[in-house]
Amino acid sequence: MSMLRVEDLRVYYSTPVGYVKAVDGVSFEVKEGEVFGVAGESGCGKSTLVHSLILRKPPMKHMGGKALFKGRDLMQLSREEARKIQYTELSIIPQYAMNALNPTKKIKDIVWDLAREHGYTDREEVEKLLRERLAMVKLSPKVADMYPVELSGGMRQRATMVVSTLLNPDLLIADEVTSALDVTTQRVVIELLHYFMEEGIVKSIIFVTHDLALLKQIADTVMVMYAGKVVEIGPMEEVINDPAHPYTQMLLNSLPRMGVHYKRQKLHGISGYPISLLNPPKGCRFYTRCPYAMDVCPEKEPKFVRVGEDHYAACHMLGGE
Ligand SMILES: Nc1ncnc2c1ncn2[C@@H]1O[C@H](COP(=O)(O)OP(=O)(O)OP(=O)(O)O)[C@@H](O)[C@H]1O
Repeated sequence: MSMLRVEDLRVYYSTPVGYVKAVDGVSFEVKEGEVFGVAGESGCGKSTLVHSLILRKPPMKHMGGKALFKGRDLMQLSREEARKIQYTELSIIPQYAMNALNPTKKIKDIVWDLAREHGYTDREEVEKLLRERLAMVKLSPKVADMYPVELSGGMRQRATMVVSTLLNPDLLIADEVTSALDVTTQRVVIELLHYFMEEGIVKSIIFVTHDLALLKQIADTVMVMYAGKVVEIGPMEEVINDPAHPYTQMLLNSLPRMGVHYKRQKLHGISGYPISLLNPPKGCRFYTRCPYAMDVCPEKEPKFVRVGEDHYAACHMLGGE
């Protein structure tokens, strides 16, 4: 069953020198029960994509396309409607989760404000739920009476995850939630997300990261973005084991592997820089860095080609019309 279907979504930033085309014709579907990974280098539009689903503020502008969430187009919701479904149906754990909580309020007051805004009237009941959830993420119930600044970074991260999921959102969006964390804390966060799914607290997760190795541990499906476009999408295992797009191949080759001596063997980064999203080329956006670029690449945008079951990539090398 479909949880979210995004169709040809375009989200730009309006700047004095023109539009930054951060999300430019993106389509995908997140199914109920899956962890959907969004990967790509910094600046490719991952955050813009997920934030545009709920928190559009100028200079971010919806320029076209739909985002059908449980049948409703998120792009057409009023501020009021969007606020209503946030936390109860769709929730975002922000990129800087450790600092996302209001520092002037106790955790239990943050949670009560949020619950009240969504129609809850019994404070006792909400605080009981908070204590249960704190226990789930291995935090003491005393945390409810503490201010965010009294918590360590890892604890604050977990508290933010509790707050974001307290009202059982169907779709949870985790935007680079692990990037500022050490490996051990990263594992805790991944385990917690799995746990939220298993317990039925959330039904689907969109997990955004630049770290493909980490994504492998959690995602069922992966969508790889480059310069505002999707270049490849498919089952996680298959994309990792048999990447079809040169960009995905290079991203994977740039990951350090266990047991390889990098003093002797060079780690292959991706040379060059992403193109400007103010004036992207009309053809493939990766052609300036692609080792296989052909004459057609700067001229014509590649279409998606099916390379496996539910696995698609957009590259002229793969044929297509
Ligand atoms: N407020 C803004 N005004 C203009 N351009 C912006 C704004 N915010 C982001 N951008 C641009 O939009 C593009 C996409 O940025 P976005 O943050 O979505 O990428 P990202 O893949 O999430 O990267 P990161 O992980 O570093 O946040 C980038 O070129 C960025 O410079």
